[in-house]
Amino acid sequence: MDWPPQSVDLNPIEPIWVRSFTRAVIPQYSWAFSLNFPFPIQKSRPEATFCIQASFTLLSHVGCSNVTYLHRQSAMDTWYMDDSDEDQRLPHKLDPNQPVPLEDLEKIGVFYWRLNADIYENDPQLENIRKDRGYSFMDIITVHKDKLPNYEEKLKMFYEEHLHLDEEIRYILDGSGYFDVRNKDDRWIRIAMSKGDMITLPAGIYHRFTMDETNYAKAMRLFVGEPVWKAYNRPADDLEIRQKYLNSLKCASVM
Ligand SMILES: CSCCC(=O)/C(O)=C/O
Ligand SMILES: [Fe+2]
Ligand code: NI
Repeated sequence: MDWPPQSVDLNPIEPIWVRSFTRAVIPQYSWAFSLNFPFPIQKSRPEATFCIQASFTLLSHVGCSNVTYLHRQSAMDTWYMDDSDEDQRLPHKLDPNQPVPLEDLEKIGVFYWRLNADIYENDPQLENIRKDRGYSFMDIITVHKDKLPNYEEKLKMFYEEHLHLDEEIRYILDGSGYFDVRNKDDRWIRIAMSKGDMITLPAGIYHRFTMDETNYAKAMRLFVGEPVWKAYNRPADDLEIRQKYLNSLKCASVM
């Protein structure tokens, strides 16, 4: 089967059928189908065609594998941020705290794994993820004032709200930090990342990164093919990738 498929004939498709078919024939995609196609696909819902295409686009960015998804866990700490201008390195939780479930992050295309960072140099689980999702490039960045050239300047860049034309994949090998992502309603969600946390942010999502109060993070950066680090600061709404990303979200809202 081509991935993503070029066309999908909606007429005979019912959701139960879609799920049974994918479980039987392409089981590695059934989880994704369950997530993305819980709504009845009917002839009377023309938006479904568009949604299916958008979902395939999103899924082809995030990848799908029964091997890698087996290792997803819901341990990551995430919450809606307050609006205060205090030090960005503080947690910025609301009072009372409003945690964000992992499923809500998945709905905006953010995916997470928990790995054993002590064995990252020879970790079969990491190898599976890399092979499965085509992460051919890998390097390591240490974000610390004594290790990273132009440290202050880089921190400013990381914290400027931006998007990329490709997926951003980071695996924290040591230390910790916060990734902030915008949800569908443009609210900031803060994702606390520490040793062993791996995350992918979809192309086109507005996000930023900041150190936390430990001021130290060592991270693996992964990429499909030659890395492109270029960041497009907000506003970047005219970029095609932004529109594609927004379309993939609209899909979730008609489900
Ligand atoms: C811990 S990795 C540093 C942050 C980064 O690389 C990035 O691209 C943020 O958007
Ligand atoms: Fe980035
Ligand atoms: Ni980024």
